[in-house]
Amino acid sequence: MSGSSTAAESMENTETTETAKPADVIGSARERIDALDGQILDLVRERMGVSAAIQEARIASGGRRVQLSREMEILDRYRQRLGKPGTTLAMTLLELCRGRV
Ligand SMILES: C=C(O[C@@H]1C=C(C(=O)O)C=C[C@H]1O)C(=O)O
Repeated sequence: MSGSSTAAESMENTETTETAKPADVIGSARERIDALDGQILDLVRERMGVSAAIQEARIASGGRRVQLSREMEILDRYRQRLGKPGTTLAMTLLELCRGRV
């Protein structure tokens, strides 16, 4: 083999050495998804704690656990950002935070 290579050969070499393999792309993207899911789950648990504090304060002062007008605002926010599945996600979050109505 000679020491020099054509432009086409060096392009090929660059591609084989620098293009990530699909399995590597998927592996590192899944690591990122796992990290994001960890943060989302921590945030959901934090939300549950904050929501519980509000509900307890309201019940202790003679109010009700659930306030539908506030829940409507939250459902609307999620629907605006995520469309119809956003409403489903918000309903699940609300159920986690205040139980079933
Ligand atoms: C936390 C509250 O109490 C309940 C729980 C809510 C929530 O988790 O976001 C919203 C409305 C209420 O049904 C609140 O009124 O803000």
